[in-house]
Amino acid sequence: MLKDKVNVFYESIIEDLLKCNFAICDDFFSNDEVSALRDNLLLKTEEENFRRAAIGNLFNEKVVKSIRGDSILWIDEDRMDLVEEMYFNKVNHFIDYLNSTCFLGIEESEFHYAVYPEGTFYKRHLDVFQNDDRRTLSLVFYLNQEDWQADYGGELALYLPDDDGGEVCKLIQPLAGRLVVFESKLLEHEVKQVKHPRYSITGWLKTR
Ligand SMILES: O=C(O)CCC(=O)C(=O)O
Ligand SMILES: [Fe+2]
Repeated sequence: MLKDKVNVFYESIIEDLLKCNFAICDDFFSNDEVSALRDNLLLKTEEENFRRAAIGNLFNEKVVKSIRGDSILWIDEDRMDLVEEMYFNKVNHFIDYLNSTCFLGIEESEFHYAVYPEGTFYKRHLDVFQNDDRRTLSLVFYLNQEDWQADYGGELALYLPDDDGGEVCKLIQPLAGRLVVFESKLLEHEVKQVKHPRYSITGWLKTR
């Protein structure tokens, strides 16, 4: 990618990240792309094996329902379908831009579909593991229906420092097509209890 070619769209995400450690972008994918991704997720919930999400990583994982209640399916970049290819084309383009403009040194990424059934949540946490701190940016793309209602709950709560050394909680609704990016090592966050099934693709950009 040419270094001098400024992408205004990406620049506004980067500017927010630098200023607030998080960014919200509502038009990373078109409506058609969002519904194709949602249909894909729904198909896979029937055909493939979503697993109860665990905490920790491969070496120390355990399923603890009182901490998180979502089910996930990792996306395998070597076995992608056409919709996932579209997804990765866009996301990898963004990663290349981040690397060439912000020198983040992102060398790996990992993404999974997530379904939060009614009544589930994910308690406050940080997206890094005790034995692995390579996760640099967390990305969440919401694949809910366009008529998602505020009383469905399921907000992403980001805990941010305020000017007086305290903290504020920013609640973000999981609206169809919304992308939230945040600093994995800095921002504690939680998923509030959902009152309606909640769909997303969550992923992490990692250094080596
Ligand atoms: O779905 C969300 O809004 C956030 C999910 C999350 O925090 C995680 O999977 O680590
Ligand atoms: Fe998280």
